[in-house]
Amino acid sequence: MSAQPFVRLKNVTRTFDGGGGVDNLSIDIAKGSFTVLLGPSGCGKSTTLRLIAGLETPDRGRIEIGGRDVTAAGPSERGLSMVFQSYALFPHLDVAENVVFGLRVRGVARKERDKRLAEALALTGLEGLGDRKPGQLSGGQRQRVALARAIVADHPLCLMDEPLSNLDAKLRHSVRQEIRALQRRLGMTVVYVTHDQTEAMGMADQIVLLQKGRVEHMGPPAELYEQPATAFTASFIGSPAMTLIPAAALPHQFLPSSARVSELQLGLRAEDIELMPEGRGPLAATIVSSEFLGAETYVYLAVDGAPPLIARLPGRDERAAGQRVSLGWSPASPHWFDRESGKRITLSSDQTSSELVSQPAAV
Ligand SMILES: Nc1ncnc2c1ncn2[C@@H]1O[C@H](COP(=O)(O)OP(=O)(O)OP(=O)(O)O)[C@@H](O)[C@H]1O
Repeated sequence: MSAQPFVRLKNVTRTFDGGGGVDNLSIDIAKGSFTVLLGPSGCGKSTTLRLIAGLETPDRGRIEIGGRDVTAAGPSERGLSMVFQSYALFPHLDVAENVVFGLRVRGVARKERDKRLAEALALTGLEGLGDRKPGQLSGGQRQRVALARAIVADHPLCLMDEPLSNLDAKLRHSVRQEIRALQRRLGMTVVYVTHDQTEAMGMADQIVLLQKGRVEHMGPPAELYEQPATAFTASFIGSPAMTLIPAAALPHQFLPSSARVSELQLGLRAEDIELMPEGRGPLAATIVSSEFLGAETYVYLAVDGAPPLIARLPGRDERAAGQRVSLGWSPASPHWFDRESGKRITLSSDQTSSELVSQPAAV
């Protein structure tokens, strides 16, 4: 990230009478980057976006855009465009009129309007549809009109609030790639809200994961996946979710040597789990069922004295339901968290038991 962020929230708090809102948020967003605000319903994503847009005013803190303090500035003074889940198109205006509506209001001359309209329609694949009404378009096309309207405004910052949630899964995937390609091509700074971690992982340069109005973890997608700062981050990012196992459920010899066992929990990703012959690894389990998905197999396991988990094995796995197995993992793969605070605990290599090394073997 460059020294001077393009958007900066500094200790921003906005609370509501009935509870909720955001609490002491500090977020830096680099120019030309794609930042995703991610988190479960009610965590404060839309409130954060609305604060950046100027549709909400902070109780405390400061918001800067392009190095300028905009904390008290109205939405139209901030130089940004917005794309909403609902598209927010005028039903009685055709596509072209919808796209250039804002330019008309701003008094941009007709020749310039027409030029930008043609460019925006071409960029969003809407050529030839300029005279259709929104009611004559598919959901994907309507969302492209909303995108074209944001592009035509030619603002350096674009805010998007769950723009794909009205589209079916297949269309969501292709429009998501279109949005990312457009953002790169135009060099726009985008702040994008979603509750879908796959969307966030696939699109973001930076993810801001929120929980209960606070930043849980902020960083590139790979960092959230590989080095989650908290147990919440670990279980929110990735599918299937990481399994968290109380350390007390593990045999003593498989625990870190420093262990204050009752205070630790172990996080295991499905792809880090290996199945071994019974009696060989730290955890005993029974295969409940398997799902063959082509490139991989999900094996559902009931674990003795610990929560159930899913192992994700490459290719096809022939083991049958009911079979007893041992579970192992490489010493590099487990994540340790403090049970109380949920914070990640980094153990030095001599604190991890060498016996955690799994012994490769077919069952
Ligand atoms: N104008 C408001 N008045 C009162 N409470 C509000 C208002 N706006 C948001 N809240 C509350 O603040 C919290 C965060 O809301 P917000 O809409 O930012 O969440 P979100 O993460 O975008 O959720 P979702 O994914 O469900 O849209 C919620 O508890 C919500 O009820």
